[in-house]
Amino acid sequence: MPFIDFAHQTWQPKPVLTDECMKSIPEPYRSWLLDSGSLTQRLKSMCTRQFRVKVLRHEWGVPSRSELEFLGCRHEMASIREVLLIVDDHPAVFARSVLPASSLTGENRELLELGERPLGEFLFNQPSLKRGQIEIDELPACQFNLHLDRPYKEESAWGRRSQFFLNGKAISVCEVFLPEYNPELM
Ligand SMILES: C=C(O[C@@H]1C=C(C(=O)O)C=C[C@H]1O)C(=O)O
Repeated sequence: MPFIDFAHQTWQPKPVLTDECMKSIPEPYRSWLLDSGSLTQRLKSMCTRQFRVKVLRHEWGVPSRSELEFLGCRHEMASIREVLLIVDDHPAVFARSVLPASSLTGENRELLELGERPLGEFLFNQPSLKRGQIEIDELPACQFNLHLDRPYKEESAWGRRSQFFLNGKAISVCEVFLPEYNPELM
């Protein structure tokens, strides 16, 4: 069972990344999923025409139990943001970010006003930003079909879930590379 099953909101914690786990991730995804920098910046560097964020939803909701555990939060509401990162008209990444209410204080409240501005452009300009735990897994790509023009069938997608700490407050960012987009071949 992958750690991400958006259709059923069942998220399974993954073991801490071991060398063996990392070796099992196929290239080119390994290099991208283990990159500690901004995914937005790296995707933009691959663009020949346009990079854009398609916001699918950004609203208050109840995170899954696994998300709350990953964030070290008790039961609380969060601002949940789901987007597609579109590279030269290709949906490249599905991302789901969970911003717990208790983390949205002070300057962090700017996260509520992102609109189509990439989350990474805000995060990686914050001096206080720290990365925490990361989980990586392979999961069925078909669970993203409702957001896409072309349906995936049996294809799998590689994704990661990252903890970020902004002014000491935790948020989680889950990013899944959609099989249609191979960052090294586009
Ligand atoms: C965290 C980053 O922000 C990216 C942009 C996102 C958004 O706009 O919602 C979500 C996940 C990321 O792929 C990043 O660029 O590394």
